[in-house]
Amino acid sequence: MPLRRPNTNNDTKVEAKILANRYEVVKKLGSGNFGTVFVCKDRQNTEEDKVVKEIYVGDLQPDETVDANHEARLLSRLKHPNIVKYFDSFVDTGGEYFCIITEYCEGGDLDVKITEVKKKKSHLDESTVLNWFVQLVLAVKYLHSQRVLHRDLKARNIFLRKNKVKIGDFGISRILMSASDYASTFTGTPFYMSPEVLKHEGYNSKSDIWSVGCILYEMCALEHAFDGQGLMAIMYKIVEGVPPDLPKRYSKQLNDVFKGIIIKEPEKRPSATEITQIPFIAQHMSQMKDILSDEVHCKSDPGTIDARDFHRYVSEKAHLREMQPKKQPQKKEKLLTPSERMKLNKLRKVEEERNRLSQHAKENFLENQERKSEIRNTMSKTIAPVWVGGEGEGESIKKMLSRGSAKIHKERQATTLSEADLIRRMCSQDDDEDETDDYHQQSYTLNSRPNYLFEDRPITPMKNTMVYDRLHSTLDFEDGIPKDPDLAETYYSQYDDEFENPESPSISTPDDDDDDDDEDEKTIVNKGNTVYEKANSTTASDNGERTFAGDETQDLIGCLEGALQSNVNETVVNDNTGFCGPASRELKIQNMREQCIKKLGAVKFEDVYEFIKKERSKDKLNPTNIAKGLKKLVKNVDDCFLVEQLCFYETET
Ligand SMILES: Nc1ncnc2c1ncn2[C@@H]1O[C@H](COP(=O)(O)OP(=O)(O)OP(=O)(O)O)[C@@H](O)[C@H]1O
Repeated sequence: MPLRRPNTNNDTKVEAKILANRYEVVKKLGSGNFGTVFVCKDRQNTEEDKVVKEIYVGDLQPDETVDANHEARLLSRLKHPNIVKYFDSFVDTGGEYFCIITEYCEGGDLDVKITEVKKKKSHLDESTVLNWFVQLVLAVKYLHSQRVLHRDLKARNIFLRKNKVKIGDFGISRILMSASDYASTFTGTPFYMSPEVLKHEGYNSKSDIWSVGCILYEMCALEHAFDGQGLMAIMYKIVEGVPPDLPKRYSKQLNDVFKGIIIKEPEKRPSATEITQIPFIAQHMSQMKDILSDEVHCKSDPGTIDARDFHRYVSEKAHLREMQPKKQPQKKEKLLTPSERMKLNKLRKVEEERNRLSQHAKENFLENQERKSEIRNTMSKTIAPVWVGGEGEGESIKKMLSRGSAKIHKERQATTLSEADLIRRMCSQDDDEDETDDYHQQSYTLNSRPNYLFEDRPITPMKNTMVYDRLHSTLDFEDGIPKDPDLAETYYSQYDDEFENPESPSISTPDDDDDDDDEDEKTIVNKGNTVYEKANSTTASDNGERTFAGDETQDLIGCLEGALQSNVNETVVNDNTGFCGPASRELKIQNMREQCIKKLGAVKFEDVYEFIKKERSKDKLNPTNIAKGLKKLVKNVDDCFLVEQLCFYETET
């Protein structure tokens, strides 16, 4: 089913044309393996430009685009501030192109951004890396909670829009080819492919997480985590090599996060939810949330207009651990006008308040850590031998913890203000009630943490710690309502049911969108792409995910809040289809051979296969020799990728 390769000339000018009587094509953005992308104006909504991706389908039968259409409809229901919005898809009137209309990300893709930074011999600072990384993880967490696998996460598929990061390109193009055609026409490099994928052990949500780790490394080092001369060398590094460290300019904590993700065994790799629970990441998320809330607050309250510059400064420069006050270009204070002096005083007050809260949060965090490590010490002395058996002192501690956890979970459903008491109770290990059943219903996630990253995780989420702290340090009320705006918001949230605020983003599941499409929710699409068994039973509150469709900053705050509060881990999503499936080894080898022959022709395949086999049998693998040798045999060395994979698979499994 050959697809015509798009024209790759770089001219951005385009012939004026209107698609679907609605989308006016204005500028070409570029071409990829499967199609060409243009900016377009939407005649029905002229406010924001959109993007159209045209994929040539001229050689396909009309019914062969049905799956793509179906997939497009399912993907259009994914709504998350960190996922490129999907608006529309159709086959153009000439029947030549399948067109997908999405949001336009004016910041371009992450690959281009990284290349620019590298060219300038600059780097991305840690706070930027963390901001983008958190957004990426939130998007992946959401996808996995919706039982969607991306399968092609790479810097080129991550876009920047209004300083937010968005995952795009869900590979509809790939559906238009069968999974096997995709495998044989794969021309990319395996930079982001996980060891299990290279070993053909199947793709699951943890494979997406591996790619997220590779992207984190790339944002820091401005190069691929696993690189080398030739595909074979890269594959070896991925499967057998020791992952590199992040450059020294980044903190040890960030390096630990990277190392904790880039674990070869998928079952030991954390899920997206678990990444958001790493204390270092949770702390950053909590600060991101506060900064974004400040931004929103400043925008919506004209009374705070004087402090706006300060807030903007903080949001741009805020580092994870320290928020620095703005260094004003100083006029001597006595030369200031009265209004300038007033502004300065206001800024100072805001800054003092910030420092005070930040100090409190830190102290509370440390205190919490101490308590936590005390409990852990007791646990490590007593639980280990009996944790599984379920008897003795270990069991009682286990129950005690689970009761605390279950209580938090239950009572969290009550008012947010009473969380302070919950946290206190949790910490004081109140253990007079017997709630064994709760223990069984509520798995205690700490027990299943895969690695050292979680050693320091506080029992209570950061947000709660801070709320507790603030409640007890800034109890300043007016008419019974806390003066602190954030606390006031928490106070009001108790009455959400009574005073439904039409402005606030509604919590909905994708299913809410249109009821008459219920069937789609149950559909299993297994064309080697992304969507599997839509989780129609998983509601927003079940998995702590919200699906918003409003202001993006508000939405992001909602997602951060949801992730900070949620302790529900998503189950691993498996993709047992396509060429990564769990078929027998022999069948896989046979399939791969057939695909290689399809790609290279029988004679050339034999030459390439024999050459690679010979090189691999040598004592020391020399990737340069392999690359040179292959160049003599084929025009495009990348065409040999699958043969290299085949040889690798035959000997390594
Ligand atoms: N929504 C978007 N907003 C802004 N630019 C986009 C958007 N979608 C794609 N682009 C840009 O259009 C160009 C072509 O994208 P396309 O997805 O077709 O190819 P690619 O990602 O380079 O390769 P691949 O075929 O592997 O997906 C790229 O430069 C990409 O950054």
